[in-house]
Amino acid sequence: MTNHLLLWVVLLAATVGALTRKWWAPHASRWAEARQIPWRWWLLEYPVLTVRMRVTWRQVCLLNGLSISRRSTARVVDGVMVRGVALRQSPPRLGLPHLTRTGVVVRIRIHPGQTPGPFLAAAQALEHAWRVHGVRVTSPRRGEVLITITAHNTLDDTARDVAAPTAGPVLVARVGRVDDGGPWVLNLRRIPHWLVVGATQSGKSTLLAAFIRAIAPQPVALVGIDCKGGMELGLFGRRLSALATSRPEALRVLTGLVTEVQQRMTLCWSAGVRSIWELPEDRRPVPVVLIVDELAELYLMDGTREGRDQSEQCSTLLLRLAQLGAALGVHLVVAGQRVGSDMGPRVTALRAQLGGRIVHRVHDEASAEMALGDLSPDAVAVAQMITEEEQGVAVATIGGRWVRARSVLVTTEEARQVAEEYAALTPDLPALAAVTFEKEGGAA
Ligand SMILES: Nc1ncnc2c1ncn2[C@@H]1O[C@H](COP(=O)(O)OP(=O)(O)OP(=O)(O)O)[C@@H](O)[C@H]1O
Repeated sequence: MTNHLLLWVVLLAATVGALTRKWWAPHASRWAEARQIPWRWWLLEYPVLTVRMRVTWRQVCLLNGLSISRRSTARVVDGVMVRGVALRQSPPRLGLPHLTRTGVVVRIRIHPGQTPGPFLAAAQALEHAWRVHGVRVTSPRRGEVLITITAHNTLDDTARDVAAPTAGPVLVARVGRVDDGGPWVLNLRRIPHWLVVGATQSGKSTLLAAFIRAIAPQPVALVGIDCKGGMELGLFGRRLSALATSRPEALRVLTGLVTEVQQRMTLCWSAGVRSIWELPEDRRPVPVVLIVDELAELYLMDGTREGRDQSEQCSTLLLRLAQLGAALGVHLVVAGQRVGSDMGPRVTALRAQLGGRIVHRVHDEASAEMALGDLSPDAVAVAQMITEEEQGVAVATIGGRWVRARSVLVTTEEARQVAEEYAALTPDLPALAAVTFEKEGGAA
């Protein structure tokens, strides 16, 4: 009898559990995340911040034009419409701040007629009023503004993220950490091509190294173009299927890759599919990632006719790869100090094809505007605030929003180790057979 009762209780509990799973699953994951929150933060700093937010909210809204008057502020005086400032203004309702590992997230329901624009502009005022490291304003849902607060600078040290790379999902690479403490992941399956911009010594090559380090254990062909003599990508020589260290070599690599793309197109066409990912695994060609360190070297005009021809050919081939490559498993990660129309023909067309954007410290607004202006205009100002001390820190676009992130610092020794350890995984690309001799040199 007791056994039967026990069985019924267990069955009832399992049924109730299954039926209410939709309710408890998000809470469970929130609690799992909450366990990683340092006690000092949730016990001492969070309550203080919450009170400070409540106390200052009305005034911050008033000073930054975030409050509205519920009654009309226009009057007709002697037949003339006069508009004034209402004494009584109400700020939008501040939601309950939710704890995260590095700060809080708070939702705000904006008044009818308001847009997220003024909230974006007020981000810096909020940082000062609440005495926090960073405030990020986004609007994931209509009628709502989400304020993500980072209490302290979490990007001052990413060295402890240097764990041994593991073979995760293909074309998904963890390159560092974002400012809410989570991993910074470049997903080339979702965004096939990436543009990395930054002034000299801002951390572009380090980011490329972090990317290669993360993707090296995966079944992927890596091809490098490093016209600065192969100083950066040469360290990974043995893991690269080809490495071009000058513009004539780059031209051959690009021509080879376009041939590869054409062969893949024929393969897909004959199999009746639209992308290599629809092919059966045993017939699917290996994905290729072309990494270009310093785009400007490809476009450099040296005044000679030959130089101009090479530059034009490089730009045409790169653009072709960007246009056709995504479905055919050929991806681009292109780094440069700036990417503007003044560099040469088809540069802006290439930029439009590179959907993923990463901007390190830049010297001028124009450079940030070129890389982020068309996708995330509000991130342009944030990119310009990156200081010289913050090497490796960047603003990156991720899934329609932007984040501040920092790449893992990969040392020269580590780069060599990675190349050595995963050299056996380097696939041979027949279309690039003629340019593989450089990789021997790079590895030496
Ligand atoms: N994530 C990082 N964390 C700490 N330091 C970094 C990071 N990234 C880069 N640095 C430092 O910045 C220096 C310059 O980085 P890097 O060579 O990547 O810059 P770059 O933008 O490629 O410069 P250039 O255009 O002149 O080649 C590195 O030597 C390193 O000391």
